Amino acid sequence: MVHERFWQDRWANDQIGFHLDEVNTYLRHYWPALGLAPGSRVLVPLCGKTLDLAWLAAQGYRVLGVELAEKAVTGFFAEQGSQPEIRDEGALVRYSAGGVEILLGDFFALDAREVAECTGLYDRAALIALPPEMRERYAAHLGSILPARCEGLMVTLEYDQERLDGPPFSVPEAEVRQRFGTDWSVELLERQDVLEKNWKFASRGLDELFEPVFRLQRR
Ligand SMILES: C[S@@+](CC[C@H](N)C(=O)[O-])C[C@H]1O[C@@H](n2cnc3c(N)ncnc32)[C@H](O)[C@@H]1O
Repeated sequence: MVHERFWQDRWANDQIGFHLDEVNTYLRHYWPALGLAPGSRVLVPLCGKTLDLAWLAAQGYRVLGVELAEKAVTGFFAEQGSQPEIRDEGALVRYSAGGVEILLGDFFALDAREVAECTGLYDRAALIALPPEMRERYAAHLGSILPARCEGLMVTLEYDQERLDGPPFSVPEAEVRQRFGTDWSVELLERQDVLEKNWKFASRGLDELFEPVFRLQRR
């Protein structure tokens, strides 16, 4: 599968410019206002080895990441200095340690039973990692598996797609609203131009690079 090969190669070759060496600023800033009780389960689709998983666990949440690259999953636990318990569950392999579970495998293999207790959702650079036809599947899949009382944050990017290919793909606010607006109420929390902090994008001729942050609440 071309998509999977692409991401496996990115990880194999350490082309992981999306990975941050610190916890996401928007997560720290906006998550507490969601009012999700500690102990709630939080789904983090396409999680990579983000430190955000560890931050959420440190706030008392039960974190469920999904990621298809084994190197990302083993890398996360190694960097946390923890030894995960590993359980092969068929389509997905469960790694767990210290309040974080990561399911190794395809996000689209995740079923409603697995996320029945997830009342939190955190998507940073997951939707924008996918080409348009997969974004449609992604939104539909989230809508079909997550329970009614779920809410969370989504961090995307918006730039002139004519001047640069993805991933990360540009996903305009209108597309977020169109794809998620039926199942979720969508509130734009902020939309900063972050071009100056992203020299890779600046060096490719973009004039602006917006990073919108949305609050999503299941209807
Ligand atoms: C742009 S990265 C973002 C990672 C993470 N959210 C972060 O903020 O660092 C996208 C990640 O999604 C993973 N991925 C792509 N397609 C996937 C799929 N269908 N199922 C699970 N993981 C996937 C890739 O391997 C990659 O680690």
